[in-house]
Amino acid sequence: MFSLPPSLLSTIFDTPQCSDYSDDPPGHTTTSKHSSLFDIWSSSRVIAAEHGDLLLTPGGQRPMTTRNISLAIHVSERCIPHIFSLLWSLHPLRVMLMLSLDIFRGLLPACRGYSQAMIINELQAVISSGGFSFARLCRLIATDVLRMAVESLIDSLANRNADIVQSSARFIMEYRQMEQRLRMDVPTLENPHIRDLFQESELFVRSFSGMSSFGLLSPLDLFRVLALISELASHAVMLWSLTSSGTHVWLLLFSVISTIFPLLLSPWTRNRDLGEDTHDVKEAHATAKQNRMRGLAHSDIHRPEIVLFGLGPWILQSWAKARRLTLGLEQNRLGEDEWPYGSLFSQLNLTGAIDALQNIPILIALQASSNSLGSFSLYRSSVQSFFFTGRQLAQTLRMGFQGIFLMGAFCTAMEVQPQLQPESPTATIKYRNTTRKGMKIELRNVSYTYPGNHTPALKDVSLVLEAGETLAIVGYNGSGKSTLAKILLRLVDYHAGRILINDLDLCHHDPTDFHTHVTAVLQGFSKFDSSFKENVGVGYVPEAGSDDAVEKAVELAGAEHILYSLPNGVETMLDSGVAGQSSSSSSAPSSPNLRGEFGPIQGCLRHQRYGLSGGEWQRIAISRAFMRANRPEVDLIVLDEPTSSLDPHAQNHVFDTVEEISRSPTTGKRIKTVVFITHRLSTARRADKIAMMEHGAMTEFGTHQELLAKGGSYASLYQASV
Ligand SMILES: Nc1ncnc2c1ncn2[C@@H]1O[C@H](COP(=O)(O)OP(=O)(O)OP(=O)(O)O)[C@@H](O)[C@H]1O
Repeated sequence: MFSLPPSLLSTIFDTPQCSDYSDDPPGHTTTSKHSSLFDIWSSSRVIAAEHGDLLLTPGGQRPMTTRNISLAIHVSERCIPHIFSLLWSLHPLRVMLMLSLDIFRGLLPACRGYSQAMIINELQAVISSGGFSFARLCRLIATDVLRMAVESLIDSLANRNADIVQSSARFIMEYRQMEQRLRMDVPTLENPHIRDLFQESELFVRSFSGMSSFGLLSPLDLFRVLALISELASHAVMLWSLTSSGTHVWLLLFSVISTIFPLLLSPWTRNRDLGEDTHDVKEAHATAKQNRMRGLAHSDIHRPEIVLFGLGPWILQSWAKARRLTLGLEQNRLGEDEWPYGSLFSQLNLTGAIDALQNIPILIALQASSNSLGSFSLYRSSVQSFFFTGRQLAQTLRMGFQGIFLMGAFCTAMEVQPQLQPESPTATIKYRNTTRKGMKIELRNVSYTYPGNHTPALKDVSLVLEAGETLAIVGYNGSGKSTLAKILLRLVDYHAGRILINDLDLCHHDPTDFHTHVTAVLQGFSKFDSSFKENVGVGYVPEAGSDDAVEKAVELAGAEHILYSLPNGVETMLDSGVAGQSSSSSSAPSSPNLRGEFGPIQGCLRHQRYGLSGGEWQRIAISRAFMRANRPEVDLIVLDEPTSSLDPHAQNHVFDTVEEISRSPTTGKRIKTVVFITHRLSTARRADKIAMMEHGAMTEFGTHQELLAKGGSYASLYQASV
């Protein structure tokens, strides 16, 4: 089997789950690496090029090469039973009915041709004999009308049934996709291959929305293949019965040759100088560029720079060039030295001309024989329908070929395990804390390098933080402070070393379980385009709907004045200032940071949205963390520069509250461990221990006094800051 290039393999395979874990790809556990669905799907995206292999962008068309056909067969073998058992489990009877009706409907065009031939025969008899049997003609017409009525009844029944099956299938596919996506953790989704996998899987799910006209074919559309096969078979039977006497076999042969003649010419109409591989590589490049440019054009995050540097025309031109190439609109320019007759042939409607030619022998045969006009008409329409259906079948199969890889992506995506999840339930330990004094944290030579980076963000970090202690992490920009916080929060993995939480290995904890025992304010906290209540309440979902709980958290963060200034209190809709963040806001531009401006349309209502300052948003993020900070099960509070945008009064208030929350209201003893990152060293001295970070390494560790006495980096940073 075709294998992935080493660089790609290393990106996928060289990220172990925990320091002592296997080297399976992140988030992807398989028993046999080389035959996994992930490998097959990945191989299908690789296009060999002169200067190294290229990867197709998600949704890119796989060329129909023998290698890809063989990969498609492998994918089908594994996925089709899985997908069909899923669909079958939804509505077994309806799926069965859909299948039967599709096959049955395939037989109808032949019946239609037969019925119409009977009417033509009757008319011919009337014209040639002069005797007019009105009753017989009426009977034939009534039969035809009845046939049409039955056909439309079956059509509407089949469409209704298909709609129900399609909607249920769409729901279950979207549900599975979203469920799996929500299971994924940060390191898994940081892997670009996993992101591409989910994007292709998403395309597969969208194919259930009846997107076949956009080139997305769902397994349900593949039922159409059966309908087309049954239609093809019925036309073949009709033709066989019409030509079985042997008298018209030469006519049939003539029709067959004349119909496939244009197809035989088609290789000449192609660009002969442009090799298939070169074309694929160019198309892959163009598709990637077109997607990149479209992304830029739709991006709200990059909008300021796009405007500032006047990138609009450049984006549009680059997109248009790539798009024209992928749509084949550049073909004429590319094919300047193309074989001239190809374009000549493509100018002629050969099929139409040869169709017309077919009438000549039919007329000759009709004159020379005693056959009826009806049977010739039936024969003629059957030949045309046979090839028309054949072409449709070929087209559907070609679309289905691309669909198979999207289906492969869906099945593979469903198998992805979040990277931080312990490998098996037996290897998972539940979070335990018998002391009720907070979380004890021990790091032993922890190192971590971000995917794609060469320099480690953390190098051999070792420290012990006793339960209930407060740690301040300080240091220069880019020294690894936030990375250390994210590792402690089990948001990113570590490659080497060990972390013990209450003396148990962190990598054996289920992250979901672990996260119920921590709360945090992250450096890049989220601003949601939703109500004030929702923005704060998500900090503790069970109480997210409680105004009291939200107001209490806001009070702890000292953010009451923000709440009081809002016209609709906790129900006021906030504007994150990032247009296009939510689905609703993508429909219309929002008005960032303008109090009282009308924001985007939501549903059919216009909500008045309020923008907030950076410091006000930071207070909301702190309130969110305080929603659960007081909960007895929460043992660790992590604050990554929580007060960077706050004035000194607000900053002191926040740290006083954290101190209050971390102590028992009855005994006053510490019951929660606190880790905070700060650039303001005046606040760092509040901590029991201080960790000084430099270039990913922890160079100093101790109390404020100890580090000052040492006279090292911390001391000089402290002197500089005060
Ligand atoms: N998502 C990421 N992908 C790749 N590299 C990253 C990522 N996040 C951080 N890094 C790199 O890791 C190193 C440490 O970053 P980190 O954010 O931990 O620094 P920091 O000490 O918190 O900096 P600051 O004080 O500016 O917030 C930096 O060199 C940075 O470039």
